[in-house]
Amino acid sequence: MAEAAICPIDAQFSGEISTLLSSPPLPQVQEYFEALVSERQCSGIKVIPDSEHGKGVHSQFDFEENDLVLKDRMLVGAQHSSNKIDCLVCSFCFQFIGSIELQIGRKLYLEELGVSPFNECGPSDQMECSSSSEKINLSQDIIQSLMNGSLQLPYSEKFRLPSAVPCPGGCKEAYYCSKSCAEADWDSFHSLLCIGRGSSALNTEALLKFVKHANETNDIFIVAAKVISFTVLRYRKLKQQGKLDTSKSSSSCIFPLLLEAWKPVSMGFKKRWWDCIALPEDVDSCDESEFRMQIKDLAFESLQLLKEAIYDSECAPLFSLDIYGHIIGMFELNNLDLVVASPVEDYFLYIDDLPPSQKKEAEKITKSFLDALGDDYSISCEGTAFFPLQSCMNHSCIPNAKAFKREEDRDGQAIIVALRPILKGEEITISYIDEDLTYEERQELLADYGFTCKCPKCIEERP
Ligand SMILES: C[S@@+](CC[C@H](N)C(=O)[O-])C[C@H]1O[C@@H](n2cnc3c(N)ncnc32)[C@H](O)[C@@H]1O
Repeated sequence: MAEAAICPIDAQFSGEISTLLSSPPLPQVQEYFEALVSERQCSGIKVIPDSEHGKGVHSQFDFEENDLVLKDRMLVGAQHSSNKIDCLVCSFCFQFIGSIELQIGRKLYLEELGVSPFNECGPSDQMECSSSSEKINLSQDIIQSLMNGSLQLPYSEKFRLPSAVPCPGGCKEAYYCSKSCAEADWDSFHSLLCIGRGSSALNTEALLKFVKHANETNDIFIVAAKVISFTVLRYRKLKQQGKLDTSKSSSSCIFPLLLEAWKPVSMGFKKRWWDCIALPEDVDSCDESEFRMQIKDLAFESLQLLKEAIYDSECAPLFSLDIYGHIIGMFELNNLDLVVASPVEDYFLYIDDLPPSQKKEAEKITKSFLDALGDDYSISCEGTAFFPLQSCMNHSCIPNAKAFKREEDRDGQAIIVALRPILKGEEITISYIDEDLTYEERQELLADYGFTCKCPKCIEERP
């Protein structure tokens, strides 16, 4: 436990770290969110700072019930490691890729191999995975023919998916729906976190150790690493564009550039992870401080592995425990899930809805696959993401909006719809918790977010 107390970067760069963690000036916040709202083309909302709840989202015109209030692109996100066995999605926009056959074949193949999340296979290296398998239901040949495209399932052409584009760095871990997503991910995050030949990481062996540690402990570290990679890469781009003031000494001209690169992350509400993480039910309150120290040690352990893999001395403050803890805390407090529904579920529902004679014919082929998949046939893509606009929404136990994916929302964007008519100027709120719980249960859950709810429902139900 003594380890976490000693993080030399925290001591050496304490001034820079506190600047990075302080709230950006109000005009900068306003300018940033105005630009974001215009980029997202969601002119119906405005982010307004208020003294009571910090920032909040307010309506700019009247919304009807079920109206789309906001469609928000993530700043950074990742699929859960354990979910990677179930679905193959674009590593940048998170839509499903390949084909219905590949999605089904890959899942059955990996399940049969008993592959753990720490040892995944993409579409093209499946043949190279050593097979120790015992068959469960279907023969290897049938599963292989699904994956290599020689077996086409009936009606699957109605559910076409984009072909899987491999990572340009050659890692066989990340796949994309298009060349443009591959390039965008490479430029924004992946070039520094890729374990392939083209990686610009310092040490890909260390990177593998970092990922293994995250998979075995908490995959929130992977999203935190993406935030750091995003900032380092932005810093390098700004430097390349010549935005360095060469008339100043090197450290004083580097830091403003790092601050600029960090700007999108600086806008997120955050606290240190070990201070804001909810106490698990099986931890006694008298052991709370011990638990929080263990969480801090775990973050420290992960950070050391990441540092070995991608450290950049010009961005040193980013590799402090304080910054790492705040980045993870940002995900903890914003609680923003990444969910994309599976087209495999749609496919089997389509087969089930066919007229009886066509259904009988199709099921001669599809039934064995559905049986082999079992209850897991409809697993969605799931992960964690930070959505900059959605994360400005405050909570209410009687919210006027909610996060809701519609039929057409098949990628990693966040969708907020109105639950009832919202008048121009009203604050738009969502519920962070199950609002049907009792007053006491709600307050207990909201305490993890660091506030006591004073919405009209809580005021009315307060004992
Ligand atoms: C996801 S952020 C919401 C945006 C935040 N207000 C900001 O300034 O960025 C969650 C945090 O906002 C504050 N918050 C949200 N809803 C609140 C409410 N109903 N009452 C008081 N504080 C609230 C809490 O500090 C909470 O941890």
